[in-house]
Amino acid sequence: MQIYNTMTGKKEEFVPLMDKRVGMYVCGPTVYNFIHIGNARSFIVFDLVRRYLEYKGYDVTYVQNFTDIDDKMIKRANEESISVFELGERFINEYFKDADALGIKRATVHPRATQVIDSIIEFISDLVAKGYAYQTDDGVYFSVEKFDGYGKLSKKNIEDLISGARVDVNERKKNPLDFALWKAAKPGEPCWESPWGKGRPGWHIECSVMSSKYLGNSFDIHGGGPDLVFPHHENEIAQSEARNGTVFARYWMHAGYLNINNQKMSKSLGNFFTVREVLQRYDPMVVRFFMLSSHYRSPINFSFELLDQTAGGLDRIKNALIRLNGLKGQAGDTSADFSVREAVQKEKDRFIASMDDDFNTAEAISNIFNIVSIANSRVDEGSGQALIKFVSGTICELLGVLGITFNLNADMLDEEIECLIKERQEARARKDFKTADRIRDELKERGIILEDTPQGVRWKRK
Ligand SMILES: Nc1ncnc2c1ncn2[C@@H]1O[C@H](COP(=O)(O)OP(=O)(O)OP(=O)(O)O)[C@@H](O)[C@H]1O
Ligand SMILES: [Zn+2]
Repeated sequence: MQIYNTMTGKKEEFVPLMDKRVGMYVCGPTVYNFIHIGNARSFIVFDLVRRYLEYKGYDVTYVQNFTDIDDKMIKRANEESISVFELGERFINEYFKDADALGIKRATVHPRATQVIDSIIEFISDLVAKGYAYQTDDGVYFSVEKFDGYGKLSKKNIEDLISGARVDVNERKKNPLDFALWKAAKPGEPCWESPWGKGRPGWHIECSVMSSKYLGNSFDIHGGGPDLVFPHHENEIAQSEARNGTVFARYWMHAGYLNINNQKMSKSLGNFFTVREVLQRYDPMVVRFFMLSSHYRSPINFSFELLDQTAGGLDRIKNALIRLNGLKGQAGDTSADFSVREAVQKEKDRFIASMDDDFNTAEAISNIFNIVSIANSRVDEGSGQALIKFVSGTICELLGVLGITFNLNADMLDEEIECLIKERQEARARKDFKTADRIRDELKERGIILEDTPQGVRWKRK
């Protein structure tokens, strides 16, 4: 299996440190707000990597942190007149609601920065003792020049970085590239006691500490969003390798950007949609399927039109499964069954080959659609029961690898229908006819006919 390693800039054969076990760390959200769908992309991507490794039989220890103390957290907590701890608790819960809906499995451990302060202090003390860090009156800094190989992940040249660096007037560091490991407390800020006085940890150190705490000093895969390569991951490497004297993460994986109008979706630009608002209009599985329809390293240009198209594609798969589940079939094998089974098996093998090639989900999804086409054209009441089961089982298995699941119960509950009708009425009221039509079509496909009458909308089953 090949994985593209940002460190080497090429695809490499994946060989974990321990046979059949994988240690994986992914940088998690700063919990001061709802996540937007750009943030969700990288969580979905790494959830996919984890699921596929598990499908291949690896026992994956997956660690994803919550950054629950930093400037943004403090600012937002002050604005809301609550403590950073309350704020963190609230948005960790909100994160889980979104992530669960999107089929992102819970990590083996979700450590929080504020829960590992003792380990952070110990780690920084080791760096100070080894001469890699120094104390000033505003905290403790990592001395970038002391670490050979700074810039090796981002391929940045240290001299260029120094000449381009800007120093905040409040910082007392020796070199403009040095970064804070510990920040001395300012009045009114949450803080902890430490050998360097009251303060709080810097952002980068959290991930070095939490990864080694749960995965050891050297582990297999480190993942994160595209903008984390520099400086965050570069700094994690410097801290960890300086302290531990061993290779930190062996494979570095970075997801691509989710753009909107060809510009990065981001909170500061204000061009974002939260997961919560998108899920009011779309099935979470449509959002997940959309994210996986492109290669994880390619940029995605988000639009609601593309989500609509994705919804149509997913419906095609769902309808094929509903039809297959409704077939009775023949008791024994029929003569045509063998070649159909062979064609489906070939697509399944291709799916696995696509996924083995640096998680090429775009290709893997086309393999699923090929199986759907085979099912639609070559599996019917004349097919053997075993074949019907094999075809629908294969589609479900491969969708499961991507974390896509559906409720195939064709009989919708009355409440579910009423709820969708209400959603359609709301869409019409705000003149969003596309959504209104999509809901009507979705209901129609599931056997529900809508009638607009002067008294309101009536519905009946076909
Ligand atoms: N448009 C995007 N596409 C893919 N990943 C993203 C995108 N925006 C943010 N991320 C990832 O989400 C995580 C959290 O990012 P962050 O909180 O900085 O979001 P942001 O919207 O970029 O915020 P800001 O604009 O305030 O920097 C990071 O790992 C980042 O790489
Ligand atoms: Zn990190």
